[in-house]
Formats: sequence, C-alpha cells, structure tokens
Amino acid sequence: MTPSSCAISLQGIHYAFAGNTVLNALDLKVESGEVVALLGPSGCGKSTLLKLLAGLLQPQRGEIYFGSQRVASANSMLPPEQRDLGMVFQDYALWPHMSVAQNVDFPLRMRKIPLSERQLRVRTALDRVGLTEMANRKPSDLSGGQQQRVALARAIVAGPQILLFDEPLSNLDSELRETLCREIAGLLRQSGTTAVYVTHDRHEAELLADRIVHLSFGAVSAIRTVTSSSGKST
Ligand SMILES: Nc1ncnc2c1ncn2[C@@H]1O[C@H](COP(=O)(O)OP(=O)(O)OP(=O)(O)O)[C@@H](O)[C@H]1O
Repeated sequence: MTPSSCAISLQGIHYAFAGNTVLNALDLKVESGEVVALLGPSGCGKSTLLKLLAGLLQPQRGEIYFGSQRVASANSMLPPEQRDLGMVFQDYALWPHMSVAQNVDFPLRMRKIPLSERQLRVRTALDRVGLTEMANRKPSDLSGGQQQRVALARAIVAGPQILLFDEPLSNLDSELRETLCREIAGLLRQSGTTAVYVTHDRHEAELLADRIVHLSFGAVSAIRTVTSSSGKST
C-alpha cells in the first residue's frame, strides 16, 4: 500500500520522552473510512500515538502521512488546525464559559465559516447527538454523558476527514458507555469518517472498530479484523 492509498500511514515512528523510548519503529496504516481501535496495557504509548496523529507531538524519527500529504516527520510538522481532524478526549475538554451551541460552533468560527452556515451546521450536529434541546445550557448544567455528546458534536461539526478518540467513555458508567459507544459507531458508519479510537475496553473496541490494533513494547504487536458476529454494530 502506498501512503496515498490509505487515509493514515505511520512509517517507522520513533518517540521518546527524555530518553525513554515509548514508540519504536512503529508502522501502521488505516484505510479511508476505516475505524481502528488501539488497545494495549497502560503506558504502552496509545495516547502518545494519538498525539502524534493530532500534531500535539512531533516524531523524532519516521513519517506520518494523511492521504498523500506528509503531515509530520523529524523535520516537518503540520499544525493541528491544518490537519482536518476532530478530537474527543476522556475529560470532554469543553469551554466552561460557553454554551453548548457556542462550544460546538467553535471549530467553525476558527475556520471563519459564515454565520448562517455555522448555525445550520451546529443545529445538525446537535441533532445528530440528540442535544437540540440543550443548545443554550452551559456544560456544567449537563451530565457526563451529555457533556461527552457535546464534545462529539464539536468534533464532527466541521466534517473532518479523521476523528481521534482518546478513551472518550472511560469516565461514564458502564450502561451509558455501551449506549454512547453504539451511537459513536453509528455516527462513524453513517459519515464514513476514518477514526482511531484509543480504549482499554475490549468490548468497546469490538463494538465499533473494523480492526483492533494491539500495541506493546512501542510497536504494533497484533492486528485483528472485527467481524459483525464478534460484536461490531453493522
Ligand atoms: N509528558 C510526558 N513526559 C514524560 N513521560 C511521559 C509523558 N507522557 C507520557 N509519558 C510516558 O510515556 C509512556 C506512554 O504514555 P501514554 O500516555 O502514551 O500511554 P497509554 O498507553 O496511553 O497509557 P494509558 O492506557 O495508561 O492511558 C508512559 O510510560 C508515560 O509515563
């Protein structure tokens, strides 16, 4: 597979924190529209890998391609806002002083999209996550699950090519985790967005991923394709 035939290509990635190697000669390719779950023991480098994709860290060796565009190497780095991606974190990372609608609108304002189109897109995104009625509330007036839905709406509102998830459901109770996981899986399939989803939870990974990638000792140790019979929503 050439870099341009897949949505994401990591080639020979090396990353160390102050001399402690976390990722070592890591190779991984993600096809367009594919959902990949990253599993592995605590500290194996899952979040580090996601930060490299997001442009929050720069690889010390190796290259990262999005399609045919090289977005990072030891000598070059495309900033996060130019990577056409959305991110959802464990701690929601919402702006507390902004309403739900203003939070969701934020990426559109950053892209200087006209007001009328922004309003339409915010309404559509809130509708897709079932939060239309909450548009004027502040994040502090919402439950954890609702806050994570806001974060999801904010991640999808600009229609990014790639979505990155860093344990988005780990702060929620198990019943809500399963519900939201199925909702995220539905949204990803509907939109055909390429996604990388970091989780500790094998069941979550099976519910939404096309492939499960195991990391250990700084590299990919196993890759498994998920069939619908093993749990994935179809
Ligand atoms: N800013 C940092 N400075 C120094 N070391 C760090 C830093 N961030 C992460 N590390 C170390 O890098 C390694 C990989 O961390 P990372 O957060 O990528 O792991 P993870 O697989 O996501 O873990 P978890 O499942 O517990 O979230 C760990 O040993 C961690 O202690």
